Amino acid sequence: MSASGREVDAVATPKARAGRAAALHRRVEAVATAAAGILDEIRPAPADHHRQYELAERLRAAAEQVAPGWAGAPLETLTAATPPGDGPPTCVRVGAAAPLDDARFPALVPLFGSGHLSVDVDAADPRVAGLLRALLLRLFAATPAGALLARVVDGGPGDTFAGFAALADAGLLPPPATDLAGWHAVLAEAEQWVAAGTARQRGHDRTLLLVVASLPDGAAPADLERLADLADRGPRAGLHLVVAGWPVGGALPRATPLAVRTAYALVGDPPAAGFSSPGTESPGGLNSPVFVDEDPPAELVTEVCRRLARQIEDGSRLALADLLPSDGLWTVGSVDGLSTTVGDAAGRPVSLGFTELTPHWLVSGRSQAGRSAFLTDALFGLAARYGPDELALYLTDLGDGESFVEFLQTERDRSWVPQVRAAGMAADREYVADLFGELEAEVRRREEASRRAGGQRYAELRQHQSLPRIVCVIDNFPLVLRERDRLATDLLARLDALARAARSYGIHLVLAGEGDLGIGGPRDPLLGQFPVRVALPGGSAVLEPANDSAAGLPVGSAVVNTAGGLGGPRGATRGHERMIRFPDPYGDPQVLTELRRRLWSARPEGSVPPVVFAGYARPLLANDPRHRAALAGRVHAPAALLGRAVDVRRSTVAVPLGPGAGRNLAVLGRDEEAERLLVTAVRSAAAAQPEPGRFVLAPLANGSAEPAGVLAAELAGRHRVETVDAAGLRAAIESGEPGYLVVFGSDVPDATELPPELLRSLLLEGPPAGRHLLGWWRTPAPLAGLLGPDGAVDKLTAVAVTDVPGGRLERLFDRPVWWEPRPGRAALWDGPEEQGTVFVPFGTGEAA
Ligand SMILES: Nc1ncnc2c1ncn2[C@@H]1O[C@H](COP(=O)(O)OP(=O)(O)OP(=O)(O)O)[C@@H](O)[C@H]1O
Repeated sequence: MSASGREVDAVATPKARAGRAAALHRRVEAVATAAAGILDEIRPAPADHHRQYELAERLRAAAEQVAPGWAGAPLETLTAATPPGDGPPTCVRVGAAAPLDDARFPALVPLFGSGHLSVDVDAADPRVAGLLRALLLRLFAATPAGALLARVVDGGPGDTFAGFAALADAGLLPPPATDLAGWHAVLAEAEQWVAAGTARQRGHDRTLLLVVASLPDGAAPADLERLADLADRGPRAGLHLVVAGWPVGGALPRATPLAVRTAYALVGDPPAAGFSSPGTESPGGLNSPVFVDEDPPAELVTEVCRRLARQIEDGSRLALADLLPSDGLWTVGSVDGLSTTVGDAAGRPVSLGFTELTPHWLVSGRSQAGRSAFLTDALFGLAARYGPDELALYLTDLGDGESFVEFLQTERDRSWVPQVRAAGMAADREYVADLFGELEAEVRRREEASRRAGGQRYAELRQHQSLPRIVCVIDNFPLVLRERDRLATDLLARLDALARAARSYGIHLVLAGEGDLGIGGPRDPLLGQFPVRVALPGGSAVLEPANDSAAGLPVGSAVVNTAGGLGGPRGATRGHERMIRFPDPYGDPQVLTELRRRLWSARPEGSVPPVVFAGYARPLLANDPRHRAALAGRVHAPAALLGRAVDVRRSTVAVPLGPGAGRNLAVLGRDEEAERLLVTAVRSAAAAQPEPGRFVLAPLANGSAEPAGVLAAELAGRHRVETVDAAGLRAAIESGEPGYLVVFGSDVPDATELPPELLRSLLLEGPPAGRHLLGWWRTPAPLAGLLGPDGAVDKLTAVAVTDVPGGRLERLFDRPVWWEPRPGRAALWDGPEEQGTVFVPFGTGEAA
């Protein structure tokens, strides 16, 4: 059977259990009748031993039928792996009846569904203590986890059932009542149980077992009357008693009495049917000494209890559905804030949200601590409550790999969560910079709207404008600050300003990652902008140093603190802090898929899918919207397309090749990427050229003849293409004829023989006359020499750089330049702006 199948079994549905209870009743009656019939045959004791053996054998076989496994098998044959039955056992074994020394059969007493057991000696007698432990073990082990609850009264030392401690955590067997107050509490609880009526009336079908190992000092006769009354009314309501030390005032109603003698015990008549046949004059009871079960092995008790506790825990594991609203999708407004259930604390749902007072969250946990799980729960909770008019989501993760895929379109499933505007996976820091730019712009728009409306606050603005709250999640945020360089410093300063300004305009940030997320020491005012802290396992660093409430958390739990991580007295109830459990949303992928589809189906008309940036992927020229438009003849301004920016909108990075001065492209880099960039630039410029044009290809660098040849063949269908050497290039430049001059290796010795003035004037004056230079340089010096020391680069050409670091570009640009080369990325400087645009160059490949 599958693991999940077992779980279902362990915590069965109420209907299934009710069915079992009915079956239990029927079986009890049948068993009592059958047992009475068989026992009739051994009373009076037949003289002949042979018949005794035969009867013992028949009784053994009958016992196997009515009390199989845990209910009736000898303890030494049972292991922790012995499976439970399908409900509380109707009969349970108390020991072995031995009419002859070597003719034995299990001594069973009826219990669940019919009656109780009373023992005349209490658990101070070690044999009784052992018997009670054996009984409790059998009953719990025989019953599916959760279907049996027990309460224990142990007025002696109170440790009779110490070995069953694991059941306490699972809520199946609380610590014993050892004094008068505890005893009265147990009586009251049992009375309540009975008062609530039958299982059906109670709305659940669990069975309560009350075990009295010994009465506490001071137990009054009135208490015993209450117990007798419970015994009388209990079975109908699913309450059963095992009472040791019940000699008092006659029989316990509906109980099978067990009398302990020196060497053995005697089992009296069960309540519904006696062992003796009607009309006989026997003293009643089982006419055979019974050797009561001995103490079960401690390890067996521990293992069984742990198994039950585990099953209870599994059975009570939360599911994503528990966090979702029960009254349908998108029923609440976000004017005053956002709120969702993020988990449960002691069985109660815990909400967390975003308001002006609790605007931003920090979520910390070590790797594999369930950070994505927690965020996924919270985001789906929000997306189920607030529609796209109320909530917009930006999801970013700087860590490697795919993230947030549950929210996004995939190749197989084109649905998406309609609140998600954009997602960045394996995102670069530049993506975060651009994201901040988008949010800053939105804050400015909202500030402006507020000003225009006479200083209205966000909630007032919402009365006449659609201004959804925005939640922006950045996972693995510490990677933004890993290098403490200019970009990091800049981003941190912008974060500070953004966090302050955004809170009043319904824009909220969730920063997640490991450790303290790197955003400052305890007294850093920036931290004050993040009053909500969620500490997952290993995430204590987002709490105050003295707050150790997240120490030792297991996966699937978190400390949620809304007071900036502030602790409080140990053990005290902290209103601002809760320890929660949250579900594993990946536990049932089907549920996520269905939820996404439901949200997607409810999307407003005209919704567009989120814009997704995946840092590990290569965009393709053939898929680029601008290139496609050019191929379709819808673009009439030629431009060289290089790739897609590392930004939220996935802008196409293009160098316009119009008639303005300096509309040329210099690609700089030693790697193949640089050469490919030149080829892509030419290919896309050719596609955007409305009329047939002239392309002069000069493959001067070693190895460039081949890519130039491929390019020439490709362009030849539509354009005039010439492939030339250095002399041919010079001639082409001097001819003054319009067209694109494409130079592979503009810094090879051949090319450097070209007079610099010739190239310079081409760069400067060519574009207005329809002549553009698209060249590839491998080192910066020759290019810097050509462009001159006076910072004129902006007037002469756009520059795309691959593997040359910023430090080596200063001479070229005549100003400090920040660029850290990395695989699969390039940067473009086009115009006087200091910062280049980081982009992912187009890859080579087929269109999707
Ligand atoms: N509530 C939960 N109960 C049990 N298991 C969980 C729970 N939440 C997550 N898990 C499991 O823990 C593992 C880690 O979860 P998750 O991917 O969310 O961690 P993470 O912290 O985001 O990891 P990383 O950032 O290192 O990728 C997964 O296998 C997930 O199924």
